[in-house]
Amino acid sequence: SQPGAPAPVAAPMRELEWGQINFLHTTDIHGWLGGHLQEPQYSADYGDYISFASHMRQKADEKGVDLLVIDTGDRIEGNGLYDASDPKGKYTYDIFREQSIDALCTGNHELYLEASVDREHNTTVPNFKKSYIASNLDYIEPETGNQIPQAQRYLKLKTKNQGFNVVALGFLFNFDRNANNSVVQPVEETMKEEWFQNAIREKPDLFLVIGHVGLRMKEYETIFKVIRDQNWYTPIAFLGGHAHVRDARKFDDNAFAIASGRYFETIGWMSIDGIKKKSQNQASIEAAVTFRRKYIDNNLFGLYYHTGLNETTFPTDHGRNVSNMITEGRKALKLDNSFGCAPKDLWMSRAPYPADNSIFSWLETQVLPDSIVNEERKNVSRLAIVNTGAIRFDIFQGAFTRDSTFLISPFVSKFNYIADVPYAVASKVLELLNSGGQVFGAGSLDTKHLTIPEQVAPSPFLYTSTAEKGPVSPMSIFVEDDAQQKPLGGKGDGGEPELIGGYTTHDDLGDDGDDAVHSPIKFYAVPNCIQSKIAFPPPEEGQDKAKDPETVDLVFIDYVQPWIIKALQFSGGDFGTDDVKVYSNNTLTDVIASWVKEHWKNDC
Ligand SMILES: Nc1ccn([C@@H]2O[C@H](COP(=O)(O)O)[C@@H](O)[C@H]2O)c(=O)n1
Repeated sequence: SQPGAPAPVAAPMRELEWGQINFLHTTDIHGWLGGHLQEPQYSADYGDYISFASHMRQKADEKGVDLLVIDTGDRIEGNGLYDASDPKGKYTYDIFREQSIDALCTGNHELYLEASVDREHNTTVPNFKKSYIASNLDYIEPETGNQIPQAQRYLKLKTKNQGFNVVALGFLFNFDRNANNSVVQPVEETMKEEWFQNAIREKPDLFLVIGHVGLRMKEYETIFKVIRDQNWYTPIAFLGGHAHVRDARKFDDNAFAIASGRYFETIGWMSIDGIKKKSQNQASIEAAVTFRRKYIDNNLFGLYYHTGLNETTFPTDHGRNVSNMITEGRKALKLDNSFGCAPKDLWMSRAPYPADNSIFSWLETQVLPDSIVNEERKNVSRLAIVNTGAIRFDIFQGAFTRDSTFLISPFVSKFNYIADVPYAVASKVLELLNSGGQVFGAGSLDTKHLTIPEQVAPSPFLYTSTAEKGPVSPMSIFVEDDAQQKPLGGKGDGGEPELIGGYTTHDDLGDDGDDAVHSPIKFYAVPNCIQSKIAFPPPEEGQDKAKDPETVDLVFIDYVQPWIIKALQFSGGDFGTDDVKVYSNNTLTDVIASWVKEHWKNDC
């Protein structure tokens, strides 16, 4: 782990159950290769993961079984180690390549900007030439304009110890906000391609579908059905991501999926037993396969536990070197430089909204009103709208560093505006964005793309309390376990160590998925967007209520522009993209950093 990272605290543990084929899975790492420096549960770094994978491979060899290491994309954006360098990722690509990965694919974050698409094509793809899979992603070569596959469409591999034949596919969900030098083919179209039709007729012992796809999204359902129609009994293992949650989904007795969280908090573990080896060209044979899963909290206590090693025996030279690369990168980027001191924790979804400890209330009532100003229009009343998905992480009480700014919001979106919008029209926009529905349709303008990833395609378990209260509206609490985060390492009344607050995952296999036994934390749903009213006229003398302005500037973070135009049109405003002008060239990251420097000046 990194210097200064808090030491993990002992927790009651559940064992990893090994099978014939076993997987270590990461997804949505978003640059957090240094681990979490303010959360002991997730404080192991990528060097530790390299040591861990090496020990687990050795264990697999000893047991005569196989271990495959998988990553399902969104490796970039969301941590200073990636975002603070120029060019972005100056350190992270070299660190990431140190892990030996058997199959990996692209996430949507690798595709938002042309520069990231180029870096992925010119760096990560060659770094993982044998294992990178791009079933539905093409790259446009800048020199020729030619559209070429980003990487091989699928992969055939034979496992080292058991000799199983595996056909592996690598998908991205039907993403359409990708930069122009990439082409994402909708999954449904890809499945009509000749190569895909050939791949699903290969008769392997196992299909492995890796993807930057939420387990509850329709894309995985579709892929499952097409493979299963052709192969009645062949086991299919899905490894997914994008939704930032721990989850497991059973498609049928022989097809199973896991998702392994976000931000390198989790190392996913899936094992499969009962796989039958096929003789050549043999069609599917009936199998009784057992899938098991665990969500490993990424900390040294757990990694020692699962390997049976300790502080002295666990780190490999390779792992140590990679930890040093991370330390050097963090130092060069001055990520620990303090901008101020956060007076309290501010939560994305661990607090209700609105609330004093909600990061969205803080933005709405303090940061945006103080910061969203254009000198030329400073006296014009304005509504400033930001989507909740633009905020990526919580703020912890204590030092607020250069790194924190990127953890909270890494995006390069700026602020645009439409001038002099009738208030009667502008005031309807927020509600439309938050209620969604038919105005926007179910395609790329679906308002779910405005909010935090956890809410985009939620598991049914997220909407049901442990008390079986049934589904609740998206604006209600979405996990209702009744316990607050406990102080770390305290003693309970019976002298037992108190459980640490953490994930208590419910999935299609039950509630024993987390490797460490936690006390549950409450999570609350958040709206799609928040809005600040800025420079509104005060009440006239003797009046309790102020009069609404006739017109306002409608200011918004540029990511939400397509939805804003649609909502204005629906509300009776005749506005289009030609009416949009730049309000401020500051990103939300800049806005938050400046506000913190000004208002949280104290040293911690
Ligand atoms: N410029 C951007 C890009 C994305 N978002 C938000 O992120 C969500 C996607 O995040 P994943 O980690 O799940 O890929 C997206 O739905 C937006 O809410 C943004 O705000 N600005």
